[in-house]
Formats: sequence, structure tokens, C-alpha cells
Amino acid sequence: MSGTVVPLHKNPAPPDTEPGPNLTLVPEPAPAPVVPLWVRSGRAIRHAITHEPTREAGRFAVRHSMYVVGGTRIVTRRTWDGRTGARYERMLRAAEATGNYEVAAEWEERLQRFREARHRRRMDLLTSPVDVAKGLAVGTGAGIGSLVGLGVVLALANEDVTDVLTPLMAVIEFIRLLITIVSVVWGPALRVGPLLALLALWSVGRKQHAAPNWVLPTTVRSAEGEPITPSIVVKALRDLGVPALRNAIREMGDAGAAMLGPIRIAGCGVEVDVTLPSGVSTNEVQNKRRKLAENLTRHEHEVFITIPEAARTVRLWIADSGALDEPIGPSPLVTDETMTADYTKGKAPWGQDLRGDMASLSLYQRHLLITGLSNQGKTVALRSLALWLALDRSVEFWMGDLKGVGDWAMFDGLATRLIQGPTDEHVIEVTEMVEDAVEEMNRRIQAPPGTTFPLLVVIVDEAQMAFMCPAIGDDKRPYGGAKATSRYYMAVRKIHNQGRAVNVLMWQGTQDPTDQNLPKLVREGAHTRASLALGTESQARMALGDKAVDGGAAPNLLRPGLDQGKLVLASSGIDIPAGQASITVRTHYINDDDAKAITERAKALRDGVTTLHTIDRGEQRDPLADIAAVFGDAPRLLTQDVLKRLAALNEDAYGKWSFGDLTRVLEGTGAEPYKSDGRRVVAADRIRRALATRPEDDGDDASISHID
Ligand SMILES: Nc1ncnc2c1ncn2[C@@H]1O[C@H](COP(=O)(O)OP(=O)(O)OP(=O)(O)O)[C@@H](O)[C@H]1O
Repeated sequence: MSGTVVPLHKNPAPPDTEPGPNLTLVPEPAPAPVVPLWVRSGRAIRHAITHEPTREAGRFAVRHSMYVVGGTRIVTRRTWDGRTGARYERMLRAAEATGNYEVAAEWEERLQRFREARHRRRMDLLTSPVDVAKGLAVGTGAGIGSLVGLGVVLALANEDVTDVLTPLMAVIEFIRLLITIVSVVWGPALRVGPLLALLALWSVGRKQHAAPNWVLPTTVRSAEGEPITPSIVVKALRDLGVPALRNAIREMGDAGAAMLGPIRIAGCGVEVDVTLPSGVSTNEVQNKRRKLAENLTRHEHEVFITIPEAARTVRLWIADSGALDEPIGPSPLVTDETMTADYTKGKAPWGQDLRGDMASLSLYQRHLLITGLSNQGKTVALRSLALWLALDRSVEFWMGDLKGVGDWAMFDGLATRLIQGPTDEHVIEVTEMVEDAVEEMNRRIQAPPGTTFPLLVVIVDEAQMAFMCPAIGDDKRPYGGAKATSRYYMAVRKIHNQGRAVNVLMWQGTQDPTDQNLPKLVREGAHTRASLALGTESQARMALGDKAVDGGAAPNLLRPGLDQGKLVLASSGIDIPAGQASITVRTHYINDDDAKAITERAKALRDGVTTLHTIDRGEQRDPLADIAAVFGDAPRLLTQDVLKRLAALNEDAYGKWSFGDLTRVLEGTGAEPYKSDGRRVVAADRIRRALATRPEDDGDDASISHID
């Protein structure tokens, strides 16, 4: 094999015969390349220039020079404004730009008056030199005369004729002294005067911060939390990036504030209506919420843009910086232990609106839907309403908590039904509870007209679990889903459609809405829709409806985690400022302990309620097997006899069965009732065949709705 090795080195060095000491050769570090002098100087200069103290000194120098320039501009503008009609013309242009022609006419009239007065003053100037000369001559003569008169009186008193000229001479002396003083002061004044003028201009510029933003001190530059003034709002609107708006505001110049209504204090912020110039639509401003907020030195969540009734107007609500992050006080439900509720006439105290006014919601005949991302305060918000309602002793609660970690446990002994848990079995129980509510609703609807009913409120928290449940009932209908056969969905829809008038109401809390876990018809069936923080605008549309979102409702702009308990609400039961489609409410936080205390008070108002935790639907039965069993030896039975025998077999399970129930169970088995001699009968052999040939899991499915 050695013969086939090809050496890769030309002359491989002979191997060392004697191994020497193991030395490692450390190469000399390459000498650093010599940097040319001009490069080094450049670096040094750059370092010196970019050094922070140098930059600060530069900013300082530019700032104070610019104050003088800015001050000169301001003083010139003021003088110009004072002496010409420029101000009137500006206001006139602004009024025209906002389409406010009445105000424009007023300004035009003022401008006209100003011009007339100026013309009169100029005409007067033509004749004034003669008048001034005349006045001067008369004044001097009269002055000399009175001084001489005074001298005569003095001469008579002193019996000295020279005193006649004494007062006149004294005045002449005084004038000479003045001339001397002026001649002494004039020289230095000529030198100091411009300096003083410069100082005055600098002072005006400094007060108005008339320098580019980048040279202003950090405290002024950041303007964090700056109070909102008309000029700040106008500047923010001008820089919004809407060309038509920018041009119109430029056109108005200083008079841009004419677009604004008065800036009113509104809760922990201010509110101002802005009449947009023609050519700018309200949604152009609404779509730029973040930019507007930043221009106003606020965070996006601190600025709300709504559309009031007046045409071409947007209403801005701007929070005081950081004010929205402050907690609001405790709920009156917690602080006022004597509080009771009235379902029909009262309103549940829920929190505060952004203006800081109490936000309370009428629950009368309103189905409710609260959505939001997980852990934003949905359950607490929904529970607060239930806690208030519990203080009306006539109200009956049926509750299903499909999370089941005890958020609703305090209603044990207060709610007539309370199902708590996350499994499919719990969904099934909740569905059957809602179906029972439908039955109760139907019973009430069939009652004689005029009958009044106390409120039965069915609350399902985490309702998305019900819509997503895969279980199928013994009637082959799915519990979850959004098909016409879906049991939970259909039961909710029935209550939504007809429950209101007979006081059977449906309240649902649901998480992170999608079309699958919150079908459209269920969303739209709720009269009151509220949403905590959500992920996207499309979710906001699902939660609150297009109208509310188009009108400015934006739960997707609430900050998950930071805005816990803050919700956007579209409903008729709460005071929403005219023209707005929604309102933002900061809800009170009622913790579990306080909730427990409130439910204890509510229990004390009642005589005692026994809460059912599961719905006893009788023992597990197999209807097809039972039907087969009741035949005995009979080859055929009339359907009514089958029903009778089934009822005799088990009154609880079959006592209320109708022909429809029987047909439904036998449908598709090949043993359906048929007509014989004009009467409907069921054949025993067909039943037995169906029983023998049915698939294994049918029996399991049939049993699923019977839970102990
Ligand atoms: N009004 C509120 N003000 C301040 N914090 C609140 C408010 N409501 C709730 N929170 C906070 O949010 C947390 C979650 O509340 P809650 O359990 O109601 O959320 P959820 O949206 O129902 O969550 P999930 O959907 O995951 O069950 C509470 O533990 C509390 O810390």
C-alpha cells in the first residue's frame, strides 16, 4: 500500500530523529499601521465635536441666539398686527377655511371698520403740522405770560422789580439742565440702547421658546404631560399627515384655533370639538389616532376620537398624562352596605367613564355579552353586574361557569342553579340548563296576557367553551358549534329572540372572539355588548359591531395587562354622549372577598335558596332497549301504547314523552312508526332487529345526556 502514497509536499522535510524541547513559536505582533496625521486630527475633531459637553454648549449658543431671532420675529409680527389689518385678514381666512361664513362676515366688517379708522387718522395727519405749530405758539405764549404774571406777583410781594423775570429764568435754567443731562447721557445711551433692545427681544423669544426643538432644554423638549392648549392641538392636527388639513391650517396661520371649540375639563382630561376644514373627513383624523396622540405628547390610549352630532366635527378627549393608569375608587356596592337594587328602574354602578362621571348600566330587559382577551377582567366585570342584581331579591339566577375555578362560587346558596367546571359534561349540563330556560320562556310566553314574571337571568361565563364543545347528544345533535342543530347555540338564540319580553335574559362572558367560538347571530343578539382589551380590529368588530367601531370604539387599542377592567361599551342602557356610538368605562374592581360579602347581604334579603349543582335527569337509560322491552309478546303496538308502557316503565324518563320523541328516537333505525289500518303502530321485530344491528357506540351516545 505504501507504494501508492503520493507525497503532497515537494520536498518533505526528513523527520526529526531527536525530539527537542517542545517550543511554541509566538509570532511578533504585526506593527500597527501608521495612521496619517490628517486621519488622526479628523478623529480628534470628531470626538471633540460629538462629545456631549461640546454638543450641549453648541445647543446653548444656538438656543440663545435663536431666542433673539425668534423674539424679533414675534415682536415684528405683533407690531405689524397692531398697525395693520393682518390679524383681521387671518381670522377671516380661518373662518372661510372652516366654512364658518357667518363669522367670516363679522371679521370682514371689523376689517372694514379698522380700515376706515386708519384712513381717518391719515387724513388728520395732513392738517396736523399747522395745528401743532399753532398749538405750540399759543402754548409758549400762554406759558411765558403766566410765568411773567407769576413774576409780577413775586416782585410786588418782595418789592423787588428784578423778581418779575425770576420764574421765567428758573424755567430756562431747568431746560438748560435737561439739555446738559441729555447731552451727557446720549453717548452711552446710544451704545447701551441696542443692547437693551436685544435683551428685550431675547426675553420675548425665551418666554415663547422661539427656537428649533432640537436646541431646547430637555424639560421643554420632551413636553411630556404638557397641558393642552389651542396652539398645541392645532399644531398636532397640522402635523397629522393629512395634506388638506395641513394646507388649510397653514392658510389660517395663527388663527387655526378658530377650528376648535372651547377646551373643557372632562374628568381626568380635557375635551375639545374640532370643526374640520372642508375637504377633510372625520375618519381621516380618526385613522391617525396614534400620530395625533404622539403629536399631543400622549400615549395612544390616552386620546379618544369620537364623532359628535355636528357635521364635519371630531371630538377629542385627551387624558392628563398618566391619569388613566391611576386606579379608580372602590365600588359603591362594597362601600355602601345598605345598597339594594331594582331590576326594572335601577342602574348597576359599574365604574367611571373617562370624564370621571359614574358609569351605571340599566340591565332591564337586556341580553348581555362581554368579551375580551384572557385575564383582562371579564369575569369581574360580569360578576359586578350580577352582584348588584342579586340585591334585588326577586331576581333568580341560573349560572354556568365553564372555567370552574370558583369565580362564581359565592353565588352558591343564592343562584338556583350553579354549574362550575370546564369539561364536556359541564358544557352538557350548562346547555341543558339553557334549554330549560327556553322551556321556562315558552311557558311564560303562553301565560295569559298581562302576567308579569320576575327576572330569570341565565349567566354563562366562558361561553366559548360551549360553542367549541365536540360532544354529541343522544338525539345526534351536537352540543357545541353554530349549526341549526347545535343545541347550545339554538337555545341561546331562542332566548335572544323571545326572552326579553318575559324577563328571561341571557348574559354571556366569552374570551378572544372568533366566528367559531362566538357565532355572528349570538353576538348580534345581545342588546348590551361590552369588550375589554382585544387583539385586533376585526375582533373589536365582532365584539361590539361595525357601527360602534366605525364610530370610534376601539377595544383593540386598550393595552392587554395594563388596561385590566377597562371596557368599551355599546349599549342603550348607559348614558353615552350624544352622537357617540360607544363609551369607555373603567370598571370598579370587586375582589372575591368583597363579592362574597355582597352575596351574603343578597342572601340575607332572600328566604333561602337551594342551589342545584347538577341537573338530575334520572338514571342512565337506553331508549331503544326500553322500547324493545315494553313490547313483551306483542308483535305490534300502537304508538300511544308504546308511550304508555314506557311511562309505566320509568315515569321520570318517559312520563313527558310525546309522539315526536318516540319518532325522533326511532328515526333512521328502520323501525320507525308506520300506519296500519289507519293508525300508527310500531313493529316489535323491527325494533329487535334495529337493536341487534345498531353500531356499538350508539348506546354510549344515547347515554351522554343523562348525567347524574
Ligand atoms: N376593574 C378592574 N380593575 C383593575 N384590575 C382588574 C379589574 N378587573 C380585573 N382586574 C384584574 O384582572 C385580573 C383578571 O380578572 P378576571 O378573572 O375577571 O379576568 P378574565 O378576563 O375573566 O380572565 P379569563 O378569561 O382568563 O378568565 C384580576 O385578577 C385582577 O387582577
